[in-house]
Amino acid sequence: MQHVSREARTIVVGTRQSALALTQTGHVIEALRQISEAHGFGYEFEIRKIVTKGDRILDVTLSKVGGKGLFVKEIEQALLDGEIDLAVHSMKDMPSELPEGLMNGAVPKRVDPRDCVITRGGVPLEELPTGAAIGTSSLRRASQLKAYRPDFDIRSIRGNIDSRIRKLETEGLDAIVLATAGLLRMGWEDRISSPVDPDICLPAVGQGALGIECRESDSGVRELLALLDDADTALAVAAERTFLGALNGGCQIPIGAHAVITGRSEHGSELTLTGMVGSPDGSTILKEIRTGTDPQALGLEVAQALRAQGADRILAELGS
Ligand SMILES: NCc1[nH]cc(CCC(=O)O)c1CC(=O)O
Repeated sequence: MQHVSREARTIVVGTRQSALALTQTGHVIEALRQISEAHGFGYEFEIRKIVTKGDRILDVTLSKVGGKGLFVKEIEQALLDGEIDLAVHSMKDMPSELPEGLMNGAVPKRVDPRDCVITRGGVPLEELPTGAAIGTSSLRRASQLKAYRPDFDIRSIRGNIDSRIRKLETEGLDAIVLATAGLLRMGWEDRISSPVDPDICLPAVGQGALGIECRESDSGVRELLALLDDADTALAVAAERTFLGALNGGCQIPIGAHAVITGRSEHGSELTLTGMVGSPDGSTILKEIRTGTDPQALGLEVAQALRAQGADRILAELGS
């Protein structure tokens, strides 16, 4: 163990005030506290809650208010202004381009990236009755679930995880679909009826991963964050995010991607990336799978392959 004396300082951690954001920020601070102690950084941590536009507009489907960056803009401004020193984001809510002067300082190890269903009475997805009402506000989930079961009646629901779970009862739904990761982090995994196979519903880019944003100029925080970075997750997420960026995708289009490490060689880790673009009604689902060692090249290659298959038409129809 290496003990280096550093300037003791209190690191201010910005977070949204949703239960999920507070919980995952708490987990990250706990991990950073341990690293700080083990390496003799002598850092203290303090939480600052920030209300974002996405938190204020809860009654409109996100895709209609221009979802991109809706949950991060105010937080990034606070970072740039020096009001906070780092911010924990769900990777899938992070825009693919960060503002000048900010960077992603760490990508901690990813948890389960899959979607899951919570069904009334716990029935498995494949046993849901004809015409079952499924709650989700994600175009990606809606598109893929319609492709899987055209009879499903997709209903838009929004809100925090707990309010979406309540809507299963209060809005008479048969099932809701949400990210396994959110439930895991809240300690609510016992509510999950079953995971949804990525072959049925490819997850969102970055789902299950966190990103920790900091100032490029803050070497102290960067040094600390580097010790929390998980190289495999960072590679996978880089491939998925390059793919998303190459298709100009926000959450206004049904788009999904998932990368996994499928091998190791002297050239580094080998990644396999699956990318998907669908029409909102699920009548078209385009998918491509490629393997490679360079995450950026791989992301671009899968995006290119999807364009060649006709993804451009879907994107153009959706005005992206
Ligand atoms: N869309 C909102 C959102 N952003 C991050 C998560 C939690 C999962 C994660 O960190 O990937 C969720 C909830 C959900 O999609 O059900």
